[in-house]
Amino acid sequence: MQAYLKLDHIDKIFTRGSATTEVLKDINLTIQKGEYVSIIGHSGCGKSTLLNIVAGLTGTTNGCVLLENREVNSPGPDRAVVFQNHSLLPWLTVYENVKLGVDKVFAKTKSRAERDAWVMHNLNLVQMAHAKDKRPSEISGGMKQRVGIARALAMEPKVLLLDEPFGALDALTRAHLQDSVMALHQKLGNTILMITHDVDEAVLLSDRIVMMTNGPSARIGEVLEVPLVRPRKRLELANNPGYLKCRQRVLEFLYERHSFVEAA
Ligand SMILES: Nc1ncnc2c1ncn2[C@@H]1O[C@H](COP(=O)(O)OP(=O)(O)OP(=O)(O)O)[C@@H](O)[C@H]1O
Repeated sequence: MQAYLKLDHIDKIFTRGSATTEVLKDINLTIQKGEYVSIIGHSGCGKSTLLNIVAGLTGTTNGCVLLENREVNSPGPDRAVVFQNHSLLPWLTVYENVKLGVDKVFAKTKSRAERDAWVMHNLNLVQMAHAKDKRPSEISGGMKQRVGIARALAMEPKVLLLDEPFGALDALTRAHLQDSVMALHQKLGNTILMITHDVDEAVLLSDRIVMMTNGPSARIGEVLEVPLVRPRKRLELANNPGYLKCRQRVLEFLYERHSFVEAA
């Protein structure tokens, strides 16, 4: 498989004083350009730590992340992150929040008019152009996530990193936004690495699902291919045998082979 993004023998140990915790152990994963890969695992197994390592926000203890064969170990616009709770600046408008990133990345390569058009293009992609002059406090949670996605897409990242992007939303908004992200992936062909707790979300959106064992020293336990044709329609998939088989496989992994035991 051609490696676009490669996680190469990654270990992560956190140290506080004399206490050490090995969170991740020998994580190896190769992601192709345009692939949608989800990481699923029980709470605390190290999913966010892994995403933060890819984002360059956390260092590895051993191993490295390679993007197009180049090691990346600090944050960069080639890996844009969308977090569970939007991270929009409250004093800026929707337009200005997206513009901030665009100005940073394209200051030298796009004119002011081109940057303006690019901001609006990305707000249009997520159906938020109508709210361009609103501030984050004036729009709903789902709308904030849309703006966060527009801001990330506008930086034209090589990889889009989604850390439970729908986790804080109600079920209906969540479904709408999942459909939007699927449509954007279909249209733009982004390479996406997403963390989720939600089995249905993982199966609906992903080309592959990476299942992590419980921590400490979490590893990749299994990687499941999701061979469902795109575009995918949630209602049609509800009774699709292929969909149900993938769902069952992930549930078995999480609840039989690696069931979660809450620490006392
Ligand atoms: N900066 C840190 N220092 C020490 N330990 C940390 C640090 N960050 C995370 N951890 C520990 O690493 C482990 C994995 O945390 P992480 O947030 O990556 O898990 P997760 O799978 O994303 O959890 P959740 O699904 O609940 O968000 C936890 O035990 C956590 O306490």
